[in-house]
Amino acid sequence: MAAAGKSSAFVVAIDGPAASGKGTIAKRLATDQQLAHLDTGLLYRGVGWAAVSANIDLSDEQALADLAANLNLAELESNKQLRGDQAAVAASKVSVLPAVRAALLQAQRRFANEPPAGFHGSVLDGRDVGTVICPDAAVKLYVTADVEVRAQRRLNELHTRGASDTTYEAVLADMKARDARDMGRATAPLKPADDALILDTTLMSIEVAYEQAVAAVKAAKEKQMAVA
Ligand SMILES: Nc1ncnc2c1ncn2[C@@H]1O[C@H](COP(=O)(O)OP(=O)(O)O)[C@@H](O)[C@H]1O
Ligand SMILES: Nc1ccn([C@@H]2O[C@H](COP(=O)(O)OP(=O)(O)O)[C@@H](O)[C@H]2O)c(=O)n1
Repeated sequence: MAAAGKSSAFVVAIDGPAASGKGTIAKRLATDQQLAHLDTGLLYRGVGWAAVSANIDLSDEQALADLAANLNLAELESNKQLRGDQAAVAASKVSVLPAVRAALLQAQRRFANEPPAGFHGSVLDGRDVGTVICPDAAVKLYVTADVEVRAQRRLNELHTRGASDTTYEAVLADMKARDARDMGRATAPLKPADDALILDTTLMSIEVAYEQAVAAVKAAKEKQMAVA
């Protein structure tokens, strides 16, 4: 595997299972701390969705790696189809394949270590940011919550977005299957980095979770300034 490489950018890595709250925390940190944000899940959703659209078998590793290598990152944000559960399930299937992960690795690292002009650092959220993509990140958070609570959050989100044809039971089953695939795969499984701060949001409001994330960021910045 390619080396992570040192950089002077201030990197925040946020990992965790679906609907734990990692994206919400990442977006708010990006705005409040002037960090560039990358939702790494969107890359895997992009590959999964492109594969389903082109009728590519979700186990055809070479074809999927080619899709990943040629992904148009600029188009991902605006593609509403990627936010749905079909794209999430396809993403979790293609993300098991080592060649797909390898094809997306450098773009994520480059974004983290060389954030776009105007940003002094970056925040990335996903499944393997603190463990594989940015093992030297200044801050590592692992956001989690009980699967039943996460399924209800995702159902509410889907309803808000107008996808009313799904049920709590269906979302819960998909999420359990996705958790099992993400945690059980051989390459870059979902797990907390040894030095990650764990935020269990099962009974924690998003405000309290965010305050804890900000406190971790401030502590890391003070530590860096003390060393400099
Ligand atoms: N601590 C929390 N308490 C209640 N709802 C939350 C909490 N964190 C996130 N949510 C809600 O759950 C949904 C999923 O959150 P999101 O940040 O997108 O999760 P993830 O990025 O981990 O998939 C959103 O609608 C969000 O507002
Ligand atoms: N760094 C990442 C990010 C996502 N993924 C995969 O992509 C799927 C979708 O990720 P996501 O972050 O968009 O999903 P949610 O947490 O928003 O539901 C996950 O279930 C993982 O299988 C991954 O393997 N590695």
